[in-house]
Amino acid sequence: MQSALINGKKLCCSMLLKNCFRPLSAASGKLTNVEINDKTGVAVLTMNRLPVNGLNLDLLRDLLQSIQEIEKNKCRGLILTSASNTIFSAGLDITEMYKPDQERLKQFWNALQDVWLALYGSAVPTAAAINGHSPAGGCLLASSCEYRVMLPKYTIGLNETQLGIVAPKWFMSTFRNVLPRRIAEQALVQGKMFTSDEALKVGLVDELVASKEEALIKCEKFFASFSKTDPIARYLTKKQLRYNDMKELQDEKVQDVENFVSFVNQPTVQKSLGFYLESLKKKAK
Ligand SMILES: CCCCCCCC/C=C\CC(=O)SCCNC(=O)CCNC(=O)[C@H](O)C(C)(C)COP(=O)(O)OP(=O)(O)OC[C@H]1O[C@@H](n2cnc3c(N)ncnc32)[C@H](O)[C@@H]1OP(=O)(O)O
Repeated sequence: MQSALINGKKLCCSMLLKNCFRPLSAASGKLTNVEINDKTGVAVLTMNRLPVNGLNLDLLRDLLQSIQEIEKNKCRGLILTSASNTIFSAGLDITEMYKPDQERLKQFWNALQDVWLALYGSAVPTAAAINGHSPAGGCLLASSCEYRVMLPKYTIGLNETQLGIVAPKWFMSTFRNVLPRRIAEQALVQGKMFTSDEALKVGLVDELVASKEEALIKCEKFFASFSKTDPIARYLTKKQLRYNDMKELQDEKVQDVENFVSFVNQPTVQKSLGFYLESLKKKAK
């Protein structure tokens, strides 16, 4: 059984985590679930679109609603995690981009923009408990948080160039907010997927832990580190540091949707996406 040392006392993790959670019903959609720890005021936002938490329009809308509810409830922290035991999120659901309905494609990208703006700019402190693989859009969500804890033997990264697609500027800014510029540039052009150990070494994640329970406890401890910090001063500092990245997207939101739609509709991009989807399905057989 896992245990943790908190305030000098050795406590069983399940003791810490059980019996003190209540669901935030307004925020629990079909594809996400939000539970608030009554003792700490921390919200755990769990993505629950199994098997791989592919970010489709519905999951993105649920995520946005959950983030907004957590903000409204003035929670002390938001921990983003997954209901799967092996996948944090497989990133964008490629079926939303392959042979797409054009109106839905716009809504899809708009929803992703809104989730990113809400999570990256959240007034509530944010952390990701990365309990599985986290490619592309999954890595974007985790990197938008202020702190990351990962379980071993998984992979994380922005692998877009390997799929024949180009990550938008705001994906890159998010990565550069976490990684030294040279490492971010190399990883982005290679479409590198980091192992958990590599991610820790370069600073893409802050800590590795053996279990999801431990990850949640580490995230709670991260939030507890702000106990002597004024919450408004904390938020305004974060906001200023992230201001340019967010402003760039806010100013170009419509153009960014148009760029995305025109990029995705290119025959060569459709061909790459089709091959990639096929390779994923063959792998599953
Ligand atoms: C100018 C502006 C331009 C903007 C351009 C666009 C920028 C786009 C930005 C971001 C892109 C993305 O996020 S693209 C998504 C990238 N994701 C990946 O490459 C991950 C792919 N998946 C995997 O590597 C693996 O599935 C996994 C490691 C996540 C899980 O492996 P596992 O073995 O556990 O599971 P399976 O591979 O068998 O998958 C199960 C099931 O899920 C389907 N699947 C997996 N990932 C996706 C996905 N991303 N989208 C849709 N479907 C996915 C997989 O095909 C299996 O389906 P079936 O059961 O039906 O076979």
